[in-house]
Amino acid sequence: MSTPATISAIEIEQLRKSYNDVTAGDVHYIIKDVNLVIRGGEFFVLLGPSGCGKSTLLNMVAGFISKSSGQLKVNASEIVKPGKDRAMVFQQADSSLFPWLTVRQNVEFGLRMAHVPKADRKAISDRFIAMVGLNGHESKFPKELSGGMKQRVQLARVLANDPAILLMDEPFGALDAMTRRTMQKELVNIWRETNKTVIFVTHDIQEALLLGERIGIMSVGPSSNITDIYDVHLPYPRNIASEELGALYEQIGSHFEK
Ligand SMILES: Nc1ncnc2c1ncn2[C@@H]1O[C@H](COP(=O)(O)OP(=O)(O)OP(=O)(O)O)[C@@H](O)[C@H]1O
Repeated sequence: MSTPATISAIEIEQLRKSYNDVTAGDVHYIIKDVNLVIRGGEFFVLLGPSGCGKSTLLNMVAGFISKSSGQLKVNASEIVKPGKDRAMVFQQADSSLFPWLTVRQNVEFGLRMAHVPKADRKAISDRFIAMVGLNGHESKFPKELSGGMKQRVQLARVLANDPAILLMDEPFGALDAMTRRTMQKELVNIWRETNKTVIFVTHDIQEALLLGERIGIMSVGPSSNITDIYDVHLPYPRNIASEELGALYEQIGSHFEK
């Protein structure tokens, strides 16, 4: 069973963000004049050095913070606040899971809030708990889970709410290398099965190459923007040791050499 594809494109035009008063004289922009169009169903990776403004951009798309100027649209509507069409997966699952709820209750939380009937909730949580490989752990509490398992619960919970757009802010950054690799593979499978639009933030070039259909390079801040976009026309699952990815790794890496 696959979720019907929801075509949801994101359009960003001349987007700027400053945390100081833009009407004052000496404005310090975190990001400046970002232009980007993301197609519905696309897996887009935002790659850039620490502090360049990746999370700031993602948080604006989520509707968590406001822009200073420019255009920011989802499905042709200006983004002014968070919406059910967009959901964020954070780096630290701990801060997003409810410790007093079991895995299943955490996954079903949004569905309960939306008054989805119990039998439907169960069917949906069964599907996504299985999808993220947590069968048999439904009754456990977050404190009984490893970091990777908690991150899976967070992902299952977001997927259960069926947003068209997944916003992922270094979701695997805190995981060990092996768990991270598994999660990357599973995310690609889930994305292909559910047809979600994904914006995935990372500062890891390898991760970007394993995941992205396109990779947007953000420049060092302040006044950061997307300076280059790479199309990665390679099938999944990708082999990081392949010649093509090796060449792209070198090319992309050269953007960050001082
Ligand atoms: N609320 C805020 N007020 C003022 N400055 C902020 C605020 N939030 C972020 N910044 C600044 O904006 C810049 C970009 O931060 P952001 O978290 O978006 O970067 P990032 O690329 O996601 O970094 P990292 O990869 O380290 O998470 C940084 O210089 C940060 O200090």
